[in-house]
Amino acid sequence: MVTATNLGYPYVGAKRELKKLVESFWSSKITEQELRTGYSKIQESHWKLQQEKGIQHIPSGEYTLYDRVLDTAQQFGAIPQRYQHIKSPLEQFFAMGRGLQRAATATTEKVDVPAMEMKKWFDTNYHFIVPEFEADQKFTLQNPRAVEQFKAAKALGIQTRPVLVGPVTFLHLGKAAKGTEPFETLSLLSKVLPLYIELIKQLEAAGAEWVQIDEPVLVFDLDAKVKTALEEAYKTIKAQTSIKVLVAAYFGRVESNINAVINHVDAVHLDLVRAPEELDTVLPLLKNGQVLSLGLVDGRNIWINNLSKSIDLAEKAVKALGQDRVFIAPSCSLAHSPFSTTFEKKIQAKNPELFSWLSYAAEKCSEVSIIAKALNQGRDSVKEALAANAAAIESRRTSPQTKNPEVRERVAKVPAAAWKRPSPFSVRREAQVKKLNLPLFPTTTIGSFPQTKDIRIARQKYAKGELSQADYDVFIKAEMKKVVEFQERVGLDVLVHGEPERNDMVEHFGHLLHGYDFTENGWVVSYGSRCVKPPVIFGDVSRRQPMTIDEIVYAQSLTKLPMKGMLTGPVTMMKWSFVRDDIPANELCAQIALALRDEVVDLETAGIPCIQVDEPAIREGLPIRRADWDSYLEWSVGSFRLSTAGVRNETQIHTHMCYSDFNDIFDAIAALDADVITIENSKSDEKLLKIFETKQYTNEIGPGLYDIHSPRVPSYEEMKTRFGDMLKYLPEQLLWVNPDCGLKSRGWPEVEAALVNMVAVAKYYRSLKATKA
Ligand code: MET
Ligand SMILES: [Zn+2]
Repeated sequence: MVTATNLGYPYVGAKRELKKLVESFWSSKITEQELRTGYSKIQESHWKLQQEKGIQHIPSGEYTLYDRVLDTAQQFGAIPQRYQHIKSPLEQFFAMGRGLQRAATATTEKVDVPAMEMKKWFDTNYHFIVPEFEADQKFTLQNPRAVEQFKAAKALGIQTRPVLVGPVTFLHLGKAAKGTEPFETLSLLSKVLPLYIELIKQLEAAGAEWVQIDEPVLVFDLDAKVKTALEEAYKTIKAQTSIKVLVAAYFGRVESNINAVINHVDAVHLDLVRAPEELDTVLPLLKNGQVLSLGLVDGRNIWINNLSKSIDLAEKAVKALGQDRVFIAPSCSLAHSPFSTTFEKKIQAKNPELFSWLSYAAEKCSEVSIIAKALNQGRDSVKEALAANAAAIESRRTSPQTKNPEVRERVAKVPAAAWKRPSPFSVRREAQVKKLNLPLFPTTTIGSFPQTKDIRIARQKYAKGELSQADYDVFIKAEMKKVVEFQERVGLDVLVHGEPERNDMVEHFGHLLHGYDFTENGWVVSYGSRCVKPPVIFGDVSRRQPMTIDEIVYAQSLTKLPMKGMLTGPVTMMKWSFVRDDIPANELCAQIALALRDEVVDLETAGIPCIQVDEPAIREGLPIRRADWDSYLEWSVGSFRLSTAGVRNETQIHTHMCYSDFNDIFDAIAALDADVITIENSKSDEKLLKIFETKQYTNEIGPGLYDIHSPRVPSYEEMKTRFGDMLKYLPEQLLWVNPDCGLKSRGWPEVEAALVNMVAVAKYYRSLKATKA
């Protein structure tokens, strides 16, 4: 029998129940016991749901109250020293995840610890907590979640497949404890393995037949050390346990990494959505009853599966291995997709066609079981489901909603010259200097100003229809006026309108473009209890109408100083959305770029001298495998240029990125050919500036002078020193003075204090030059 399996479920719940539960606990509205009961209920209902959907291997143990890598660290006793004094395990767990500040009480001491570091989980938008290890780390096994959750499910009569974060992924993603010398974390493998084995034995004793061990590191470019570690880990587990081990790779290609584990496990899971070609390469490697788990249903997206195609692919596996040696599965854990389309009533009513193309986690489980059933009992046994699926696939393929012939033609016929500004930077610079007449070390901000409660309330009222368009416009204008006056008072040189009309830099533009829609409950976890609801790009993208002209022109009318138009770049518009998978990414990106290009040109025509196109997501979009970088960078950088190259020499194009480690993509960033780039720098001067010792950046640049992510006001002296450092690395004519990101999450008093100091720093350095001259 072909088995219908799942690798993980969206633990946060259909309507973010777990988030609400956890946050109620944080704010002391419920007790730890209530939290645990609520959590169990959520798991229970999700297990039952998967059972109803026909999943035979239901995962357990992958649920978490904050992050499952953090769970893994805590259960193995990898607790950094600074948290060890917190006695309650749950309090300690949350303290590591999100920090803890608590005054002393009669019975407890004062606690003030920051959170551990967070990093992106492979190429998803999820952030995990980076484990910390000491070189002489001692591991202990404490209340393993997998055993607890397996038993809980069993008590309900549900046989689950426990899931563990694999030992090599766990160690490889970790780092040396804060304040200790870096060391090879994989060297701890022999210490942690015995505890993995103990844990697996506990699972065996509890009645588990299979264990799923997630080793997504298998899709990285791995050096020999890591491969050896993988080999050692799975050899040892095989030798010392009798449970059946499924090792799961996902998010990309395993390539030759598979050789490290293939001989030591009972089953491997492959991501055949990302790497369908690997079915052919891995099939011949399997022997002695080994099982192949086929990741056929995309766990990273929201689109229906092409069932007949998947069945074709699975048939190939069944032919080679026989039914008993094939599992059907989503490509990765479904924790990265939203819960169920049942809760998308609005789209269902408004756009039933689009609704018929959507598939969230619950529906993906059904897709998995339909595929399995088709293989076990023949396609006829699922005739109706297949017919409905084929109809939906066909409607998606042919729907006028997804295709705009004009857009297609325009993308196909972009003239070569449109990908590049007409003149080189040196020529443009001369024209811009003349036009803008800026002082040395010009000051500016990244775009947004504090999004106060008033602004949020007004926007909500407007969205609900409680505030008329006219009243809302008046409100937004007043906000812009406040921001412009403020900037003039503080003495900034290039002003912004403050973005009061934008709730989110991607969603705002999504509403103004064709091809986008918005869900009610398409939530996915970003980190901890924080969830995001990405817009959906389902069709060809084009502008509905000019998107920002009214606001920016109004803001410019209030001042003689140059106003900076503010747009979100094509790559970021894609990366922070659920993206259609029926046309290539580069084509979609070019569509968005062309829509933005029209806006950029309209801003110029309307007299706006500077235009910023933000691309904070270019770096996070980098493919996992280095071999794929070049082609990605080519089209992403190309799209940025396409969006900005339609303007005259004297129009100054800015871009902004919120990270400082751009060393490995320095050339691509230079190739954006923005006239000015503002970039995060505040957390690590060294890291960013060092590169300028060896590489030359020829355009203008504003490394963030202070960190906006904290309410702390940077002093004049501190920024003066920092700017002095920048001057050592970068030519003075190219340097700008600015914060490191938008100010929307800050309060007005701290923004004012910080910017006053920042402007004073710019003035101080200008005065030095004046004296010299
Ligand atoms: C995440 S980057 C943010 C850029 C945007 N212009 C802002 O200031 O908010
Ligand atoms: Zn930023």
